[in-house]
Amino acid sequence: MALDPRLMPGVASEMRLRSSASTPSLRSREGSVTPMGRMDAPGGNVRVVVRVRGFLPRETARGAECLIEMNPNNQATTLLVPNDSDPANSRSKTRKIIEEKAFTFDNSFWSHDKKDEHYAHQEDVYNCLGEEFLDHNFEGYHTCIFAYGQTGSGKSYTMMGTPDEPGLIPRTCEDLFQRIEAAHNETPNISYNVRVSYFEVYNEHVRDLLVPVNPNQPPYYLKIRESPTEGPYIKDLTDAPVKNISEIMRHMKIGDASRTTASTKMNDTSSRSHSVFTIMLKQIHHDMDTDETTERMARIRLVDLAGSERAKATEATGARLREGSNINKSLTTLGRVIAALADPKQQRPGKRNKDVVPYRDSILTWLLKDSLGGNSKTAMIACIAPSDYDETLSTLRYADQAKRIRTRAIVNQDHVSAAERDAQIAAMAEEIRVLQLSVTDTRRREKEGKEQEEKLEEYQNRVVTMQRMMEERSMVAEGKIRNLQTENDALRLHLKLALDSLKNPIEVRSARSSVQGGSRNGSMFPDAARDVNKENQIHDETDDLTEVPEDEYDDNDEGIDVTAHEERANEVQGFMKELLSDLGMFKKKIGDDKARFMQPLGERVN
Ligand SMILES: Nc1ncnc2c1ncn2[C@@H]1O[C@H](COP(=O)(O)OP(=O)(O)OP(=O)(O)O)[C@@H](O)[C@H]1O
Repeated sequence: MALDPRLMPGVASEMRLRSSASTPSLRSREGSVTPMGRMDAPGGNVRVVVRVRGFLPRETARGAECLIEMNPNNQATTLLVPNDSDPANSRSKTRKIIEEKAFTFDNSFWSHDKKDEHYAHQEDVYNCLGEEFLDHNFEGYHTCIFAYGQTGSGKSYTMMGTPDEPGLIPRTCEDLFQRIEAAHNETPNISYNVRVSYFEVYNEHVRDLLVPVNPNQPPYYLKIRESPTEGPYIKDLTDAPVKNISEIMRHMKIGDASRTTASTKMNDTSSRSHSVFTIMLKQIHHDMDTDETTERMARIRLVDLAGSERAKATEATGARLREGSNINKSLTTLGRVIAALADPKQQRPGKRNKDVVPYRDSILTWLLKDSLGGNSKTAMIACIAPSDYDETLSTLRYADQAKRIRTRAIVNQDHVSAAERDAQIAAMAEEIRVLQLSVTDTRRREKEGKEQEEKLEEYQNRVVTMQRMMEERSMVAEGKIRNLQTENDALRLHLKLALDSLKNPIEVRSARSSVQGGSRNGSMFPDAARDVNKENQIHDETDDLTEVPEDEYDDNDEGIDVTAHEERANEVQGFMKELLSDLGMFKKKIGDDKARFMQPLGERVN
């Protein structure tokens, strides 16, 4: 069956070729592409075009002059030296050398003066660039078109445009579905699958523009992941299937309305973020004669970068200033990536030091890695304002450098025979079965896990209660121990005193002998005898341990009855020994209790 060469060119001739792509993915990848894919797709340079816009009312008001000249024959763009009258260019006057600069690009779009016969309308830009890139997509190439330039230079106008003057994005969508519809009539054995996503990078965060914003909730940012085969990608980004032009336009409008914009001095509706609109086009051709399937996959990336800006010119403060600084930071990284990729050393085959390209230094360059230096046909639209020497020179230099970047675009295509397809389907079915089993298993374990969790919680609560009880009990026990120790100390002291008094008894003399032997201590010390009596009296009253019976005193004895006292002392000592041994046992018991109460809770529970 004949195919429209614009739709799947080369399909018929490539039918005999086989892909080395591994199952289950049907897509060709770097290193596993068909030989024809390589032959069809030699590396190409980044296509660079420049577009100058007309004067804005504020520029007309200040009497700005146009500093741009474009030659429609050789596509040269010249930046002229400004005159002294325009205050916007006063800064450039401080430069040492200010001179005319000429650059040549793939296209120079003159959109400055509508009356000019060479004026480039939105349609012209699309016809010259967008249409050709869409051709590449149908051939199976990934493409990327990004608009770069200072704030207010016409990037959003070029990419999105206005309802009356639609830009590259709506025109690409429209053309895509027109071609698909035409193909349906011409070649019904090709089916098309189109999906769309739209995100913005704002302040180094990724936001899904196809998810409606809830004003009562903080913005939801997405995470970036990297797959070994697909490179960096955004996790959970909406990837909406679209069937016709109205569906894709609806998504485009929803996303566009969600973009972060603000009014600045340089632009009433300035994009404060980098936006990336992506269309994934999949073409599946099935040959009824050979029972072979050919799949082509193309990614169409359309990027509207936020504009570079000078804080002084925009007079931004607060949040605007922070946005501006983040915008400039990521654009500076983009500049460094472009510079690294444009470096001739980078192009050398077999170059080992590939990671010198600082893709990872900003979210934007990280996500556009493949488009900037990998598997993609890429174009840069450098948008310039007509009367800003410094900013325009910077943009043109950026663009000039980008011209030297070579990408390695390949046709993303796979051929699958009936047998291979059956094998792939069987492999996928098996994979799904294994996945289902694992999901069921995970669910079961999750359920069990929940029950276990509840049990554990209950156990933990019980442990805490037990712990508290133990602590209370050990506090009580400590109090008891302290009391017993005090009692013990008192008893020891008492015992010591008692033993001392037994071992060193106080001499007691009878009144009689005192009087008879008055010469010894009596008459000369009449108070002493009185004191001794008094002391004896106290002994009688207070200390029965030292009590000495009256009959133990001998009339003839001048001192105490030592034998009786010794017996008595031995008796008391025996009693005290018993008491001490009891106390020892008691102390040991308390010690054991204390050790038990003070033991760590875990040991006690186990
Ligand atoms: N080629 C053009 N023809 C007519 N008007 C244009 C053209 N280019 C830009 N404009 C107008 O200039 C103004 C600024 O353009 P635009 O918003 O596209 O700038 P920008 O580069 O996207 O700015 P920012 O980076 O701040 O978002 C808009 O009012 C837009 O309509």
